[in-house]
Amino acid sequence: MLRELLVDVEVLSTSGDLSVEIDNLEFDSREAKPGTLFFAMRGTQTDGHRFIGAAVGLGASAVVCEELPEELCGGVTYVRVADSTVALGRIASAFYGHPSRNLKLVGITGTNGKTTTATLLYRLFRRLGYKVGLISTVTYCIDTEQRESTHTTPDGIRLNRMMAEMVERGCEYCFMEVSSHSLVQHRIEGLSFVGAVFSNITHDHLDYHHTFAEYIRAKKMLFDALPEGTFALTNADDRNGMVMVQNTGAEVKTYALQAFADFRCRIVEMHFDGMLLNLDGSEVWATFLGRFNAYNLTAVYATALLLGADRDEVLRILSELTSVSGRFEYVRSADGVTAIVDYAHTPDALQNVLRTIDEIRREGQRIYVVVGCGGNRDKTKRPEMAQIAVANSDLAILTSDNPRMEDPETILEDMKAGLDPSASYLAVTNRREAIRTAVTLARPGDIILLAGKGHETYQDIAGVKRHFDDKEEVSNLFALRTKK
Ligand SMILES: CC(=O)N[C@H]1[C@@H](OP(=O)(O)OP(=O)(O)OC[C@H]2O[C@@H](n3ccc(=O)[nH]c3=O)[C@H](O)[C@@H]2O)O[C@H](CO)[C@@H](O)[C@@H]1O[C@H](C)C(=O)N[C@@H](C)C(=O)N[C@H](CCC(=O)O)C(=O)O
Ligand SMILES: Nc1ncnc2c1ncn2[C@@H]1O[C@H](COP(=O)(O)OP(=O)(O)OP(=O)(O)O)[C@@H](O)[C@H]1O
Ligand SMILES: N[C@H](CCC[C@H](N)C(=O)O)C(=O)O
Ligand SMILES: [Mg+2]
Repeated sequence: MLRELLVDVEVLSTSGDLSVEIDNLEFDSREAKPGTLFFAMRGTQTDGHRFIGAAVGLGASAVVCEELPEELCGGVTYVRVADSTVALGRIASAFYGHPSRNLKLVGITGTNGKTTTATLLYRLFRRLGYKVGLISTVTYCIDTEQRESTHTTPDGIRLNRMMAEMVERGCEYCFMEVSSHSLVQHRIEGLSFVGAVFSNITHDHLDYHHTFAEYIRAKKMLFDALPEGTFALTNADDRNGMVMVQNTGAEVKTYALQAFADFRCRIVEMHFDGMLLNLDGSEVWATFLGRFNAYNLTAVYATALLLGADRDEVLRILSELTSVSGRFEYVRSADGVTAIVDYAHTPDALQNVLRTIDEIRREGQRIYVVVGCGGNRDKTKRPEMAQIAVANSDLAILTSDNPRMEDPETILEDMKAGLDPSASYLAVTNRREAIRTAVTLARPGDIILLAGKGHETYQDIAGVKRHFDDKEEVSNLFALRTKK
């Protein structure tokens, strides 16, 4: 009954029968039907309040809104609230029986490293013998069942629905990425976390958040909302690591490679096939590469210990974990060219990955990088990423990522604006051709970084998503290479 769903919601006014039965929640009017509670949400493209009539027309039984429509429809219940997005999170949580309270839910936020950290935690806890849920950019997992991921952090209705399924299937833990968009849009409102993790914050999404200060404020919302009895694990080496946790009610814990911290890591050695880490005095071989992955692994280790896992077991399993889809994944040609497929789509990530490749390459091995920038996303990343690509490789091939609704040539022009007139690089708009160019130029021993699309299996051009997979593209070209 609607009244029971409103217990945690600040209701400003109501009209109609609050004892109406609700068996479906929707924020898209097109999905409404009898028994639906429709949420009118103010979005970035339009205002859901314009579609209240449409939802009611399709039979919606009740409406949550910030402003009542001029004409109320008899037989429909209207609930006015200050913020529909906040109400949605709380109502969805109540509708699905507060599933997050029955899970040990950990949120992971930061510009880079969320998917890697969340996925490794999911795998680690499964190896420790638990049933686990995962909500990530790459996939959603309800124990072993995988669902297609559409958002890094989906809306409150789907989040609670999936968490209810996790509880039903006996999951004890859930690790989820918390994007800055989801924080501002209150997608995680009403969820109960046992802890949260901060990876780092660097340049991204300024199209949406406008300023870096606003972007920091968005990420910080996750920690501000944590109550006493939970943990807030932060990266003490990040310039904003302590800012994140300065107003939290949670117990603050830190991890670092440089600063003094509760959980400490040092890279002892790094090779092409892995690195030797020292985690709080214990040496652990990891199959991952790069300083950035040492941070991710330390965050995983620290989170596991904060959740009460056995340290020896955690260290043993850490050494057996392997790379996450599209994150520093290797493809090798029979004649000795290495391609690395990586999701680096921010300046910081690209810089880190190229530096790591530079550290592990042997003399004479050349680095080619194929990189583009997404359309309808932060434009200010473009010149920075082109500059980093050119400065840290032997040859940068600038290309398209997901142009979405933008002209690919305009995106390329924005990238080139970051380059010195004397810079040498290639620009090949078609990504398939760009990859082909790199593979044609590479000699045995050389390394090709395919950056930006990682696990993605599509390319979005003019709003149409066509199958495209960097790993598949390069594997096919490598196969032809060996036939020559
Ligand atoms: C910019 C953004 O974040 N948009 C999200 C937002 O939609 P919106 O605000 O644009 O919605 P809108 O189109 O203005 O519509 C407003 C309301 O009217 C409703 N409507 C609209 C039309 C109609 O006929 N009837 C109707 O009821 C809509 O359902 C909506 O409730 O709310 C929707 C529901 O939750 C999201 O699906 C949508 O994500 C879009 C697709 C998206 O691309 N989001 C990306 C940027 C995103 O969220 N990314 C982050 C990760 C970023 C990272 O890498 O860190 C993520 O968490 O995935
Ligand atoms: N801790 C880290 N610090 C900096 N860069 C990282 C870190 N971890 C991963 N990266 C780089 O960022 C890319 C994306 O990593 P990952 O998918 O784990 O991040 P994410 O935060 O989930 O990104 P998104 O916001 O797009 O979901 C990787 O492919 C790698 O290049
Ligand atoms: N979640 C990120 C992914 C970017 C990946 C890159 N391939 C692109 O399309 O820009 C975003 O939506 O900004
Ligand atoms: Mg992610």
